[in-house]
Amino acid sequence: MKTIVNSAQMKAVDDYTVEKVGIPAIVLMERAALSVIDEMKKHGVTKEKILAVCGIGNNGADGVAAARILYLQSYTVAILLVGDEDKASPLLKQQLLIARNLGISIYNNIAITEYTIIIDAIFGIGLSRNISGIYKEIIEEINAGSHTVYSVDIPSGLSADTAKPMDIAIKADYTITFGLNKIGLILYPGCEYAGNVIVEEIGFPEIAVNQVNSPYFSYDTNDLNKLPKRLNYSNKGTFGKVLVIAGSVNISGACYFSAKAAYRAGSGLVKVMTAEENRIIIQSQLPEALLYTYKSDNWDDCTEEQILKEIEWAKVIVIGPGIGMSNTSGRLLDLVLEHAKVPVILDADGINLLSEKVNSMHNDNSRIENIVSILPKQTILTPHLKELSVLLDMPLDTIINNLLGIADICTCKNDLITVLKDARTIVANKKERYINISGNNGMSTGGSGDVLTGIIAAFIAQGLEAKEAAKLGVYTHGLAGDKARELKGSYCLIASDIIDALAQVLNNND
Ligand SMILES: NC(=O)C1=CN([C@@H]2O[C@H](COP(=O)(O)OP(=O)(O)OC[C@H]3O[C@@H](n4cnc5c(N)ncnc54)[C@H](OP(=O)(O)O)[C@@H]3O)[C@@H](O)[C@H]2O)[C@@H](O)CC1
Ligand SMILES: [K+]
Repeated sequence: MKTIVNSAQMKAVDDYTVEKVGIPAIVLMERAALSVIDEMKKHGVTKEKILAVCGIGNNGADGVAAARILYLQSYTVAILLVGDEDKASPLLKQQLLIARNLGISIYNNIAITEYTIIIDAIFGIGLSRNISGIYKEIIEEINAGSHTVYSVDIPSGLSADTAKPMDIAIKADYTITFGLNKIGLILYPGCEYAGNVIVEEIGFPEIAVNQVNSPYFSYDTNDLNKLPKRLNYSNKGTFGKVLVIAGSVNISGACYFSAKAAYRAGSGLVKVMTAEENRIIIQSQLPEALLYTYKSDNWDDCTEEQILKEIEWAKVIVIGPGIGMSNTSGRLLDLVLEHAKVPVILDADGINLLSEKVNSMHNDNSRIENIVSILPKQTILTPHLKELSVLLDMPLDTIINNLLGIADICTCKNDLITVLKDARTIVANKKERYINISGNNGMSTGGSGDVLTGIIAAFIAQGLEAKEAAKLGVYTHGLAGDKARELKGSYCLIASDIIDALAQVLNNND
């Protein structure tokens, strides 16, 4: 698990380290500068002309320190200082003094095009307003050139909090960020400005990181250890029963993908509940699945009784993929919402049907309170942003522009587990904000979301808590997508490839 921070949290880590722990800021700065240089050397920087473009805060001071170390190692390096030196931070003044004592060239104006490598140290996490004037001109000039750009801590101009440029931002090839990853380097569009992000440990102690208690984090492959171990003494019941209520007339793929992914991710038994018309398809494509089919046009008390039995049978229920918006689907959803006592993963048309139900509610509660009031405990909602916009009755743009704020609205005051599906999916539950960094654009393909529901369900069936299954499911789904892309490429990748690649991700856990 990797903690992620915004600028205020990073500043709090900085302050605690310097003021409470007593590590001098200039020591951290020296390590920061050395880590930038290490990274440059890894990428073969040798005889090129290097320009450190430095602002007047401590980010600029990092840049001056890096230039000085390079100079002492006989690199050809100069410093371009942008901004009013009289207003320089104390650490920058100190770094400039050292650089001047050594005879390093410090300019206020220079032809940037003469340099092939740029160290971007104009602004770091202290950026506080939109960029304009000389700063804007220089960023434009750097972006228009063909230099290799190493950004110090964060590309100058990018907000560490929102991942948006504050009018303009440097487009870096590499960003060397210190101590902890920043929200601005992970979410879009920030991650596209940052290029390759390298998180460098420069000596912030754990106690300083822990005291900020950031809700943001991501997973790496070590977190796959959280998956329940497979018991040797077991039978198919040991690994849980997944009920997939999905598909409708002419839509069979959704239940197939969800159910197959649930099996491949380790469930003991998977039952598909779908329209009678899908019987033969499921029986022939996925003979491992148990099957209950209903006749959409002949729904009677017996049907309802049987459906209640199936709901009772399940340890976890997926409902929604491909069920359509018919009355039958609405009745299925009602039965699940009223009777399920196990975690429910509500996806796709299940969410659209929920939106309709909420639209018809008339009371003084807030919309999110109305939504939560009709969901069983431990519901996992897995909307993509358009579905979320309908569910919350909020413009899509508002959601796209403030994903973390929307996550707060969905979950701060309730138990809901919301999986906000996007290029960087966020799993929100109470104050936890898991930001997923696995996956790729090849996964934007039909059936991919159905596969996700199956994986999450399988993890719950095997004993994971719903909120853990949601995070680990999203991460695993992305990892499988990444493996699938290695084989098929992002153009050719289809949902079945993600299911097939699960073996490569999960078998390391055996
Ligand atoms: N402390 C530590 O222990 C360590 C810190 N480290 C490094 O310090 C960096 C943070 O340094 P920082 O806090 O000095 O902020 P920084 O990003 O340099 O910018 C502040 C300056 O920019 C100015 N300014 C802001 N916005 C502006 C705008 N739009 N247009 C124009 N000006 C604008 C602002 O002016 P003001 O708002 O005060 O008028 C101020 O002068 C961090 O990212 C890391 O690189 C590392 O060495 C590790 C140890
Ligand atoms: K920077």
